[in-house]
Amino acid sequence: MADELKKGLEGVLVAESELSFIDGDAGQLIYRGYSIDDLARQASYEEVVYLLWHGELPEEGDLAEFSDAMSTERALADGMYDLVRELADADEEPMAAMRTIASNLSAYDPDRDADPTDREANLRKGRRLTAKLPTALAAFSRLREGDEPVAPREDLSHAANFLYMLNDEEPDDVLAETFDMALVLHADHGLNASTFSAMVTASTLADLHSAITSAVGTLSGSLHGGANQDVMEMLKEVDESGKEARQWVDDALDRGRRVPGFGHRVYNVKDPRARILSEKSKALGEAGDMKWYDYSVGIEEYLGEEKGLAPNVDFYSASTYYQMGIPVDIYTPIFAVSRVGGWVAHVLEQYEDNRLIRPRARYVGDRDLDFTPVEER
Ligand SMILES: CC(=O)SCCNC(=O)CCNC(=O)[C@H](O)C(C)(C)COP(=O)(O)OP(=O)(O)OC[C@H]1O[C@@H](n2cnc3c(N)ncnc32)[C@H](O)[C@@H]1OP(=O)(O)O
Ligand SMILES: O=C([O-])CC(=O)C(=O)O
Repeated sequence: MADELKKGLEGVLVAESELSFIDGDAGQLIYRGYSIDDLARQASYEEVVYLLWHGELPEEGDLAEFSDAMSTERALADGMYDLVRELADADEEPMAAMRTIASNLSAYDPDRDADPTDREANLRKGRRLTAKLPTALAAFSRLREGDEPVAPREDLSHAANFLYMLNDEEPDDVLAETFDMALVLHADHGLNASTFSAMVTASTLADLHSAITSAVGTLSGSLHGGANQDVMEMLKEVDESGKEARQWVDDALDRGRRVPGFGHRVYNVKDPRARILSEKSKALGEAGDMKWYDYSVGIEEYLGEEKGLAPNVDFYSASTYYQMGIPVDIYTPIFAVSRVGGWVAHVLEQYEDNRLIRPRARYVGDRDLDFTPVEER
């Protein structure tokens, strides 16, 4: 048993967690006991972050206090703006910029010298990271386009303020609610790869900023959060090809392509988050142009019938964000802006019951080779 190899750690239990539960056969996701459907439709992102960090839904006063405390942390230090400007001038890839930003926020954090496992200090650090990452992302995105950053507003919700900082325009209710729902849907998801990397980092008793920086790097890959950008690029390819979506995806599979936004390590059916996001994508299409939703449905139907593959969260977030006018290459950074809430919650759990995470590999290399000095090789 001890020598059984589980490539990709599939199905391996490595921790106990009270944060999120996924039933991959039923297509069910819950955060701390509450179904994702209820949370997505009725709770704000701030409420969900409170739930994840504190273990229960906030009462009205608690929520107001928590939201206020987070909104007062939105502004960035001048040094952070300089860094963001430098990254934009260097045309840094957005997720690489996010990784650098997450790391650098530590330099300005008043709790940076606290014991790494100090829960109260970590809640404050987590609040600052969650509040400031959207500000930095919006500034980065604008600076790349030659526009100046827009200062955060404390009177707007987390979701509405991000769209305001991105576009220099207050979003309407539909946009703000859609974005808030997307943030709720992306906030946590068990021991996904980026969360696990945050836990591995925390398990060495490295600090929260190190754990979050690891997580951002891990989220960026195309098998994980990076897939949402790939989905939109695929939908644009479909559009430009002039082919039916079904035909396009059939040809792509023939060429050996993996279809971004499909398949999942845990779900054997449609991801419940994709179900909710597809409704949003459709509603935005009905108010504008249905083609992005229609291409998506065509691909979903084809892959379901021919390959038994179902969409994951990244599939319908792409057409939703596109129809909201969000630049395609910040879709994955937006995932990080939401998931930071979940990463912080898992790191807090890890510190509370820590043991160094250190699996092992089966050695399949050579043994007992004779060493030859370099000049004789
Ligand atoms: C937020 C998130 O991270 S959600 C996931 C986002 N990532 C993506 O959407 C990228 C596309 N999807 C994938 O690459 C995979 O489904 C993953 C990485 C998500 C899951 O990977 P795993 O659990 O390791 O499954 P694995 O890669 O072994 O795939 C199992 C089988 O399904 C096939 N398959 C899985 N996903 C896809 C896909 N998107 N397109 C085509 N075939 C696929 C594989 O080719 C494989 O078939 P085989 O056994 O005949 O070789
Ligand atoms: O759980 C996973 O492996 C990937 C995922 O859907 C997420 O992180 O939201």
